Amino acid sequence: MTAPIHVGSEIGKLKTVMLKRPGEEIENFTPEMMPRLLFDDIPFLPQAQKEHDAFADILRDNGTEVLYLEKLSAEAIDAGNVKDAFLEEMLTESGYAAGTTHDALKEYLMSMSTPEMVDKIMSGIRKNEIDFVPSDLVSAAEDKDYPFFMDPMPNLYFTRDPAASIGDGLTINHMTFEARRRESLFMETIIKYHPRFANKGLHVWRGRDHKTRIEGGDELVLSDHVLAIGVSQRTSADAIQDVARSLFDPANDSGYDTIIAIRIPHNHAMMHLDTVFTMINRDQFTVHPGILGEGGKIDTWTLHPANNEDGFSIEHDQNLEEVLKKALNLDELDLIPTGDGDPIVAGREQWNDGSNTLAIAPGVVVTYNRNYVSNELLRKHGLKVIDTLSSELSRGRGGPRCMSMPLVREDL
Ligand SMILES: NC(=O)NCCC[C@H](N)C(=O)O
Repeated sequence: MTAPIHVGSEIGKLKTVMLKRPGEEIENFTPEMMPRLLFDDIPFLPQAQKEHDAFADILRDNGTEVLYLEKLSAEAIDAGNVKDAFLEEMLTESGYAAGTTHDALKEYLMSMSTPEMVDKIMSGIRKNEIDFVPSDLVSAAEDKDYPFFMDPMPNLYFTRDPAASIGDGLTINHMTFEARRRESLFMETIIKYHPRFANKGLHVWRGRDHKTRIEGGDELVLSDHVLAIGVSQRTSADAIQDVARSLFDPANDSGYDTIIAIRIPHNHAMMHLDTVFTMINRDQFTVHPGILGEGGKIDTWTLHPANNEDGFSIEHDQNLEEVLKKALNLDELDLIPTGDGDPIVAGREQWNDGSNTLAIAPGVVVTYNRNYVSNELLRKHGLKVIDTLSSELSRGRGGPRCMSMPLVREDL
């Protein structure tokens, strides 16, 4: 029987994937809250849901089983009988470890069915929906005019980031910004208690209790023994070293012996490696030209297991193409530039996730339809491109790879 998580590449036929259908959380906020919630606009929910359903249909039509984070979370909480414990942790991480507000929120949420409770936590809790006026100093002196007890989690539909499947296991991530930190508690709960995942021998290569930062958009599974991880706005080199120690530990038997750390610009438009670089076929990648310096240079560091104090050796390089060829044992490589090399188009289409492709089989990718220049170029390079609707979904600043967490891929 295949393990419930089995991902040995970025491109093997996608058998099972986890999505989150956008809910109220993607519009339950004001423009003032956008920077903190990591959105640059507020999507129109009914249209975003239509687009997301169309994306899920594409995956199903191509033979992928689609699971939903919100459903798995509620099922896991019930299966583990951990509604109380889950809620305590969620309230603590939302700033209410104890006290009268904690008690009021707990009573409100516990009165709901588990799916309703999960949905409500994801959507956010406004102050005016509970018959309770807090009397503590923080509420009176600091938070009086703030409309929420618990913030919405609009980034949940980017299921790629809070956790990442690698081999027969995953990392459950300590995320960079407060706005996303609580998200990975759902995945941790699913892995611990959902009958599909619990007690199935899955490896948690690195759990969410770590303090160094890593997000799934930076974690690319290039093969069954090679990873690429971005050193980015969201993932620190420290965390990459942690992952290396865990994966290279012979006792863990991960199969991974190579991690290529790639340093990319640290900004919101290019927050993760997968916003500028994705693998789409055995020897083909998309790359945003904006990350490459003069002569196509970019800093990479390749880590291998070693018998030294750190547990790994490090080799610095600046030629991504050569580094990839060596690690993947390839003679030739096709690095396809976002926007066909036109600086205006490349900038625009990268902003709209033109480099953020989801491979559903070798040479078959799902992309946003708005990135028509990059899509055409991919077709010219022999790829099968299935483009999906993107007017509203793209407003959250993530594309098809960001919106999907592969759980099972066929081996190549
Ligand atoms: N892997 C990805 O690049 N995910 C996109 C995440 C977008 C989200 N608004 C964020 O800033 O975290």
